[in-house]
Amino acid sequence: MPSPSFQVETVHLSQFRQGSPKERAEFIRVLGDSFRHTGFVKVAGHAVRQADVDGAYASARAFFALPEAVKRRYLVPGSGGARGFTPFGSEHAKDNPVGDLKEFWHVGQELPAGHPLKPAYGDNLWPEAEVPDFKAHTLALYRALEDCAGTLLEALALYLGLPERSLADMIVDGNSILRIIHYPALRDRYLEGGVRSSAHEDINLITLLPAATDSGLQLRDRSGAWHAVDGLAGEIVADAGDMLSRHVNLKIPSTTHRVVNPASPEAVRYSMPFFCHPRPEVVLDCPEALLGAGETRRFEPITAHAFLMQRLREIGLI
Ligand SMILES: O=C(O)CCC(=O)C(=O)O
Ligand SMILES: [Fe+2]
Repeated sequence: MPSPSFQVETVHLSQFRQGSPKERAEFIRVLGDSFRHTGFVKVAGHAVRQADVDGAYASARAFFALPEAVKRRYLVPGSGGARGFTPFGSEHAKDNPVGDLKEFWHVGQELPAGHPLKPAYGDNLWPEAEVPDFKAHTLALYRALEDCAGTLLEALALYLGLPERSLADMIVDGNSILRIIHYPALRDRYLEGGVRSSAHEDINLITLLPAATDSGLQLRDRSGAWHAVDGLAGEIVADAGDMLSRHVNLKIPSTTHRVVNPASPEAVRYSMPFFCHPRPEVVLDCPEALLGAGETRRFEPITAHAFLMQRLREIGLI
């Protein structure tokens, strides 16, 4: 039975940015409680422009419609798919040997020449010849989602009683990834036993999902029941990942979620999760101020980079 209190709340980000002190406090409370109880929250009233979301979806449609051989020109073997194209069926969840029924493209942090982290991140790839506006559209969305994530992390830090910028500062110039996913029609491409996105937890701090082009996203509550979580058009669904959960000593869960296969073999789906990562050297270690009386840390400190490598091996990307 689903637990009756299991409710992914919707918050209006403008209340945090421009609201009265009372509205701001209410925003922080509703956002924090929703994250704490469900690992998810829905965000309306944000500054991510629909034109940027639509532009990125248009570029995604154009790119994934290209012949497989052309798409594979943007595959970087041995790179863990950190940039560019990852073919259908490559990624699998930790506990599922069958690849997910999806192909995707990763846009990474785009830093100016000479930035000390540029060599570590490597360069983005762009399908300039085939989809000329792919770069402009996806980078605009990347920046807007990164900004939104910073604000959500400010509110979350305040909810937890931490300094306002303590979580948001971790992601400045962070190793964040915009993943542009195409789930083809099952009629066209299918792997026996495969699902669009098998049950998993996200690795990163938080994930922001502009509304997908179709339903299918579900999250699992503590009793094991699955709930559909579809943001309305224009809303962003946000969820907490393992890095955040670990950093806050499990005070916020990294909730298991999946994307189920559609009833219709014709249905195509696109989605664009933004995986918000710290800079590689940032240490995930529960702040003293978060530990209650007698509470001990459940995890050893680990850098964001070491944690990411450990998890990428588990899901078959490196
Ligand atoms: O496609 C979606 O809606 C979610 C995908 C997802 O959970 C992921 O890529 O981590
Ligand atoms: Fe996910």
